[in-house]
Amino acid sequence: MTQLLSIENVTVRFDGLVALRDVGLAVEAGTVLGVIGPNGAGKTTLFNVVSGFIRPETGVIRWDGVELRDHQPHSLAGLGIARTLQGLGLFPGLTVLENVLVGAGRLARSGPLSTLLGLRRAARDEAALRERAMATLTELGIADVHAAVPSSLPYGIRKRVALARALVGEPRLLLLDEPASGLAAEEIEELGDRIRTLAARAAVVVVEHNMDLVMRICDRIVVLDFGEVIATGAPEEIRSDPKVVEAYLGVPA
Ligand SMILES: Nc1ncnc2c1ncn2[C@@H]1O[C@H](COP(=O)(O)OP(=O)(O)OP(=O)(O)O)[C@@H](O)[C@H]1O
Repeated sequence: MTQLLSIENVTVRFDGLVALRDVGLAVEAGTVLGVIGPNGAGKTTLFNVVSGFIRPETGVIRWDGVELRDHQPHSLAGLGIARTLQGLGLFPGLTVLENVLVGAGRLARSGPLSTLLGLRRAARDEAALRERAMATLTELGIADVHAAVPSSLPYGIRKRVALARALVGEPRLLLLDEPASGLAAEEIEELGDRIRTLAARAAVVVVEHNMDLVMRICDRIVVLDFGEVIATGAPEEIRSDPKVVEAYLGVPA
């Protein structure tokens, strides 16, 4: 198995508070890794480290075997990493299709840049991108709403738009921050199937509070508590780990 992303000894401190202490994990191609833990355990901070929003005080992040030193959020797509946010982060003034095109990072070409690049080439690029964006929307079953603005759509559909935006760049690693939050039971069921399907072409790291979903879709799970990894393993190992039970219930198992 190829280790696509690995993190070793990552420590992040906010003033006095240690948000991550000596954290390590690895994600292999073709797999789904779950990151769970009580509120404030450091899950979002971990995503922010991988995304280049936060520089850790210590530690190494390796992408495809190469150490990432000064990566920035805007260089993620180029690396082949995409992320969905806890909030949806959709642009309210853009249509669904335009929001997805922003994910492809090339919408600017239809602006003044197209004049510089040569109108014909830009038009060709634009057409190809639109086709890719529409194909992604079709895959997620929401092509029919491509011309709508997000605010006119139910929350579950908007979440799919956010996922389409992350997928359109054909990432090799997908970071999903609470993908099930706000969804109805049958939507969560469908989401689980979709994530499993996606894992065939992109490794997935998912931060999620819905334990049923996590247990169902993850190959491995990392449990954080107060910024430390207290357990790593397959779902059945995690489920019966006394340290994990204690972290969640607050009493020794
Ligand atoms: N920018 C920041 N400045 C100061 N403290 C922060 C900052 N970001 C996070 N923290 C703190 O770091 C700790 C870890 O937060 P983080 O958001 O990563 O946890 P989490 O596991 O994602 O929580 P949740 O499940 O509630 O989203 C918390 O104590 C939080 O208050």
